[in-house]
Amino acid sequence: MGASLLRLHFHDCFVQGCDGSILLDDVGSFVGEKTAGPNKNSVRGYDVIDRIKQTLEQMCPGVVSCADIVALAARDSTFLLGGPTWEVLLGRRDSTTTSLADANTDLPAPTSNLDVLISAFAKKNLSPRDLTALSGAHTVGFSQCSNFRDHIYNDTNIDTAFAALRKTDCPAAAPAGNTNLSPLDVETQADVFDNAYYRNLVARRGLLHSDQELFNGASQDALVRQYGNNPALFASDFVTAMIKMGSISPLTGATGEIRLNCRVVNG
Ligand code: HEM
Ligand SMILES: [Ca+2]
Ligand SMILES: [Ca+2]
Repeated sequence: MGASLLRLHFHDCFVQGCDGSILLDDVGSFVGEKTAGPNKNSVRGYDVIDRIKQTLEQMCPGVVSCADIVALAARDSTFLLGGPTWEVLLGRRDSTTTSLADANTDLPAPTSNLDVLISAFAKKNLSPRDLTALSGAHTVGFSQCSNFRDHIYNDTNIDTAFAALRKTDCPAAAPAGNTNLSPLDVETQADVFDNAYYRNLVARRGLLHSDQELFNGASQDALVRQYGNNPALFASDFVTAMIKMGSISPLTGATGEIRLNCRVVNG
């Protein structure tokens, strides 16, 4: 669940900023972001956020936004999985709107090439270095076969033994095995937050096409090697980038609201 909560913060911040927009349910004519391609049948953890919110509303009603809860849960998840910690800037307020269209355009696809990834992050004022550091989040969690099938069957920039291993859980012909899960980090599995992700990339054992794009004979290769060799450098750049990502377009002052229920705007 820690991995899922970390991802939830990313998918919130890249759509309208870190404003809890991803948490809003589709109700009547209200359309949320949960059915967007990158979110549907993939993002989870909404129930965990609900439970944190319920406890907070009992202890301190109307004060802590859903967007801040997601930011704190991402930080605490990273730490509990063995990663670094940091001080989370607080005071984000919650949106009263969502954008399904932005969720479909602004969240990068696993089929993206490096130039597409760099521009998707640049659109959020995040640098190529931030992209490479934040992608280290793929040291934890899983991916469904449908998101990496093309990479293991059709790409050439992949270790053949690794491709063969992943093919055992991800049959060539869709839709067979589409929802089968494999760990994003083959070296240290799914529940240890470390820098093994980058050594995997150097060994051409990135699970997603987009992962391997960071080590593909281009601009990020040297940084990937450095992060793989220097866990302290990765930890410090990851923290810097998470704070930057967590600061995308916050609603402050009189904008937005403090939602009472993270799934619906206040009545
Ligand atoms: C660089 C562009 C990125 C792409 C293309 C991408 C794509 C993906 C995909 C396709 C999955 C698997 C989803 C599934 O199969 O259901 C995934 C999982 C994950 N992503 Fe990313 N991601 C990116 C960046 C990030 C960033 C910046 C973070 C956080 C800082 C992040 C955190 C995670 C985590 C933790 C998981 C595992 C989730 C779980 O096990 O529930 N990703 N990502
Ligand atoms: Ca958002
Ligand atoms: Ca790991």
